[in-house]
Amino acid sequence: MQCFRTWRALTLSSRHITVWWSRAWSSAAGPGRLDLRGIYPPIATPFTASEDLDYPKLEENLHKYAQIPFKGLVVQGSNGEYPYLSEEERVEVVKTVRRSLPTDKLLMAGSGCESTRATMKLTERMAAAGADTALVVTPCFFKGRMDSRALIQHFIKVADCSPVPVVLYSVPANTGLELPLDAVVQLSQHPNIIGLKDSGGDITRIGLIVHKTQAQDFQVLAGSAGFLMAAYCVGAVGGVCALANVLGQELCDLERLCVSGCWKEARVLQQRLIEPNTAVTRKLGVPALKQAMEWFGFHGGACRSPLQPLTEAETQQLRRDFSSNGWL
Ligand SMILES: O=C(O)C(=O)C[C@H](O)C(=O)O
Repeated sequence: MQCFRTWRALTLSSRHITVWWSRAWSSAAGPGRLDLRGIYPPIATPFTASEDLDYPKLEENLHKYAQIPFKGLVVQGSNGEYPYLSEEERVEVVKTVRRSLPTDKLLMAGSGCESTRATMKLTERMAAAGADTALVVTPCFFKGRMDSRALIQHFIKVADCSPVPVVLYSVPANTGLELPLDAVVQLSQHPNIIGLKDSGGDITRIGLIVHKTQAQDFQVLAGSAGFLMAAYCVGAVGGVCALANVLGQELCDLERLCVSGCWKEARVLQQRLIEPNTAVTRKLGVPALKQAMEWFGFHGGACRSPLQPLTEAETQQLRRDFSSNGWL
C-alpha cells in the first residue's frame, strides 16, 4: 500500500493531477474516487491489409466517437484484440488515443498480462502513456490454479504499485474463469481498486457485488450491452459495451433513460439491442463487431490472424440481427 501511495505522489504528471482531481469527486463515486459513471466503448483496433496497426483509421474512429456523449474509452478491452498486440503496440495505441481524446473523457487502458510482474510493468507504462485508470483482466492460462488466493494476491500487487486506480475485469467468455465473488469483495477494500467491469452477465451476481461492496463505494460496470438496463436496476453505474463501437449514441440514450428512471422507454430500447449485441459478442465475436462498424460508418476492417473474417452466411446472419431490430 505504501508503494502505491509513494508511486502516486512521485509519478503523477501535472496533467494527471489536474484532470484526475477534477473528475474525482462525485456523489456516487465517493470522495477521492475516480467517477466511472457512464458508457464506454471498448474500442476496436484497426489493421491494414498486412495486419499492421492502422493509426490514421484509428484516429478517424476517435474523431467520430468524440461526437458521442461517452464517459470515456476503453483501450484494449477484449475487442481491442489486446492478446494479439505486442507490448510496444499496446502502449503506442494508448498514447495515440490520449493525444486525440478530450481531457474531460476518461481513458481506461487494458494492462492485464499473464504474469503479475508483467502486469505491474505494463500498468505503469499505461499510466505514463496517459491512462486515467487501468483495466486489469484475470490471468487465465493456468486457470486451474487461478483461485481466489492467486487472484487476490495478483490484483493487490498490481494495485499497490499502480500510479492510477485499477478496475478489475472479469470476462469468463474469453478467459474461461470468473473472478470469484469473495475475491471481488476483498479486493474492493483496496484503496486503489475502484471498480469492476463484469462481462459475465449474471445479474444476481452483479446485484450481490453492488450490495456487498456498498461500504467501499465500489463501482460496477456492466461488461456488455445485453444486460445494461438490468445492471442499472441492481446498482451498476455504467457499461463497457462492445456494441457502443457501433450504436454508441443509442447506448448513451439507454444510460440516460435508466439514470432518469424512464424504465418503460428504456425497456423498449434495451430489447432492440439484445440481438445485435449477442451477434457482435458471444455469437460471432470481434470479426462481427468490425463488420458492423463498417456498416455504420466506422473503420473496423479485418482482425489479426488467427481471427478470420465472417463467412457469407455469418455476414447475412449479422445483418439480420441488426435489421430485424430496426438498426439497418
Ligand atoms: O471488449 C471488451 O472489453 C468488452 O467488454 C466487450 C464485452 O465483452 C461485451 O460483451 O460487450
